[in-house]
Formats: sequence, structure tokens, C-alpha cells
Amino acid sequence: MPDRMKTVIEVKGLKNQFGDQVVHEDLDLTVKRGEIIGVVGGSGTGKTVLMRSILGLQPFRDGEITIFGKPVSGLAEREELETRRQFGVLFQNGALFSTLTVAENIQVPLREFFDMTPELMNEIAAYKVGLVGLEANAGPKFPSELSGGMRKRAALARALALDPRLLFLDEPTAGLDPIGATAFDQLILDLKRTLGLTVFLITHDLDTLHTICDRVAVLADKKVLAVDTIENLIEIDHPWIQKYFSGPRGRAALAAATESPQGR
Ligand SMILES: Nc1ncnc2c1ncn2[C@@H]1O[C@H](COP(=O)(O)OP(=O)(O)OP(=O)(O)O)[C@@H](O)[C@H]1O
Repeated sequence: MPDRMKTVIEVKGLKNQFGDQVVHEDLDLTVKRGEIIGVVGGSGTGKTVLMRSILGLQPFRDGEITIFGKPVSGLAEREELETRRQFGVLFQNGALFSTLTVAENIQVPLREFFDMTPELMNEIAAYKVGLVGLEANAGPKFPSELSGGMRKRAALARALALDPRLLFLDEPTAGLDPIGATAFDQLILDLKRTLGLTVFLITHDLDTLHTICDRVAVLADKKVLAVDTIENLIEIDHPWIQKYFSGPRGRAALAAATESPQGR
């Protein structure tokens, strides 16, 4: 397969600036089809801004971004909708509409893009509820009636409503207890395998990085400093990379992943 076909996201020479604060300068990143790419970096290095730029939600100063070969900015309305249909997003707070049930939340993107009968929409919502490992009785519940972990799964079900090929997750395991976080990681891995998803995953969770990410992109010094497997990143002599991956938490996560590999 030519490289062009394997590339899902291409970011070239990206610049983002707010007032005097330059967040990204000449940032490059390529995400390949079928991989889970972890995005890490210190607080404020611009992980969320990068994701929003790729999603076309953040106008950028300079550079080029394409998803499936199409630019994310300057598209005609129809083309933009067509591109948007191909990706699902789970934002940092996983915000579900509190006045809608889980099933109704999942149906929001369906309503936006399709004219479907209520029966078909109910069927699709029920399928997505099962896909993310929620009990069928979660469908008619309101977000406030669910645990934090269940809410994350419900938000993921909504992100998967349109059968995306590409999934964006911003700190999906933040706020979950370790058991819930491990279960969520496993769910992402299962979905990647069964649906053939490409996943762009921002996380601070070292266990997540070790167990499910194929490659990790490190944001530092306003750019993507390196993109590689953790095994290779550890070899790079950069203070933040060393502190992050070879500090006490990094070593513990590595030991745990070596003991019980989930298999990417
Ligand atoms: N709309 C905006 N206007 C002004 N500054 C912004 C805006 N969005 C982000 N920033 C700034 O850009 C920088 C990067 O923010 P971003 O949220 O991408 O960081 P992050 O790497 O995701 O951080 P964290 O790990 O803490 O979530 C921050 O200094 C933030 O204050």
C-alpha cells in the first residue's frame, strides 16, 4: 500500500499562537491507518489545541492539516460535513447533554446527518449501547443516573454513532479509578481491533500508553519532538522524556505492562 493511502492525519508546519503566546511552531505529525497514537506532553504544551486544530475547530496561523487526504479548513460545506462524518470525538469532560437520555444523546449525531425513522434510530442507539459494554437498561437513563465510568462509555457510544473510521479521545481515563481505567483501555483496544479504527488519544495515563498505544507522540518545545514506540522513546536524551518515561511512575507502568501485556 503506498504511504499516502496509509496516512489518515497529516499535520505539516502547524503554527498556533494566542496573543504573544506561541503554542505550536512548525509542528509536524503523521497518523497512520489502524494505529492508536498516544499524544503526551506537559500541561499547557498544546495537546488539546492540536486536536482542535485537526478537527477544524481551531483556526491556525500557519501550516497544513489533512484528514483522509482532505484539508480540514477551507472546504465547501458539503465536503466538510462528509469529512466530519468520518470521525468521532470524546472531549475531555465527555459532556453528554444532561436533559437527554443516553439513547437520545447517541441519536444527536444521527439526527444531524440523517433523516431516519425513530425505530431505526432506537435500534442504532441500542446497538451502540451494547458496543461500549453498557447494559441495555442504560439507554433510557439520564447521565446523572450513571457512574463516571458509565458516562464515559455513553459518551464513547455517542462518538461512535456515525460509525467513524477515526476516533479522537481527550484524556478518556481521567477521573476513573484504576480498574475502570483498565477496563476502558481494553474497550478501546477491542474497538480498534473489531472496527479497524484509527485512534488519536491524548492522555497523561502511563498505563494506557504502555498497554494500548502503538506509537506515542511527545509534545515539547512547541512541536512534536518525537513519535515512536515507548521502547524507542526511552532512548531519547531529552529531559522531559526521561523524567516522564523513566521516572518512578513511568518505570512502574513499564513493569506492569511487561508483567501482563494486553497485546496491541
Ligand atoms: N482559545 C484560547 N485562547 C487563548 N489561549 C488558549 C486558548 N486555547 C488554549 N490556549 C492556551 O494554549 C495553551 C495550550 O493549551 P492546551 O489546552 O492545548 O494544553 P494541553 O497540553 O492540552 O494541557 P493539559 O494537559 O493541561 O490539558 C495553554 O497555555 C492555553 O492556556
